[in-house]
Amino acid sequence: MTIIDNNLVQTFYKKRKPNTHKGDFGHAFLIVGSPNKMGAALIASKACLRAGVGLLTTNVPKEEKTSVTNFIPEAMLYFRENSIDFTPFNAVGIGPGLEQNEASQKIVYTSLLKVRKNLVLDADALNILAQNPDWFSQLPKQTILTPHPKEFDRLFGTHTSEEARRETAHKKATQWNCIIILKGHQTFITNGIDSYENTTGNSGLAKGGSGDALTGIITAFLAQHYPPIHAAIISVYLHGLAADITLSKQSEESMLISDVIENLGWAFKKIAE
Ligand SMILES: NC(=O)C1=CN([C@@H]2O[C@H](COP(=O)(O)OP(=O)(O)OC[C@H]3O[C@@H](n4cnc5c(N)ncnc54)[C@H](OP(=O)(O)O)[C@@H]3O)[C@@H](O)[C@H]2O)[C@@H](O)CC1
Ligand SMILES: Nc1ncnc2c1ncn2[C@@H]1O[C@H](COP(=O)(O)OP(=O)(O)O)[C@@H](O)[C@H]1O
Ligand SMILES: [Mg+2]
Repeated sequence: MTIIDNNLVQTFYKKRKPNTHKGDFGHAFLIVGSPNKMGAALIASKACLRAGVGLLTTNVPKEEKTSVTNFIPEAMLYFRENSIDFTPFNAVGIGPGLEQNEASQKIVYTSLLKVRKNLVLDADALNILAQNPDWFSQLPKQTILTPHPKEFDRLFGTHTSEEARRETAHKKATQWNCIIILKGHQTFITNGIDSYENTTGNSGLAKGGSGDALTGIITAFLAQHYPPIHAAIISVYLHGLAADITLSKQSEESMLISDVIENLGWAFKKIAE
């Protein structure tokens, strides 16, 4: 097991060069949000942009467009009703706040077939996968799954300890050629060959929306052409580090994921030192 710390992340972090343009940093696509869960869409989108992506398009229900344009003018929109052409996108993140209705099921299945690389599945996309276990064989290689323990058990059966979940994660990552990020205190990451344990983060992250932000961050790093395992490691590390930095002005109780997203900049500065 490898510990995720500053030294590890610095071995592959790519500092932005001066002579670059937005095309160098990729185009991310997030399929997120539903009428009652637009917060998840906004959090994931904001975090994605703060993690350095060149362009972001957010897929939301048409009637929710003003919440995105008002809160995040940097994001472009793609309405849920339209069939999706994935060709412009370098990375796709699906699930935060999506709901599990029939339309969402169709979107997840179509994405598995059409997105051939750089895919992240979280939240309702994982719950939908859990209801359709035969879809595992359709996962694009190195798809990143980001379950918390309850989502993990929906996917792979009930476990009674974290250790048992980690063992299953290792096996399933090998079986399906995917990357599993088992979230929690000391998040565990495995690609079925190597395993990693995170050292950043605090209980201020134990609040709705923290995982939605992580999904946006991972999608941003995939779009920036990081290999999926590096995207997983650096995202989990920075997300936790930004939360630790937030403790200088907030407590674990008062911290909001919006504060953490604002502090991603300080976290980047720390790894660039
Ligand atoms: N502002 C918005 O729009 C927001 C929208 N959101 C969106 O809502 C959707 C539903 O997502 P969700 O994760 O809240 O629901 P669900 O899968 O039932 O899991 C919850 C249960 O899992 C457990 N659990 C979790 N972590 C654990 C741990 N570390 N260790 C152990 N157990 C743990 C815990 O279970 P308990 O212990 O209570 O039995 C907890 O009650 C999803 O689309 C998401 O994106 C949210 O992000 C909130 C902000
Ligand atoms: N006590 C904790 N210490 C460190 N990180 C935590 C802690 N509690 C939660 N987190 C992190 O917060 C995130 C929670 O994700 P998730 O449960 O999916 O939230 P949500 O779905 O509400 O956005 C994960 O990245 C997890 O590792
Ligand atoms: Mg979640």
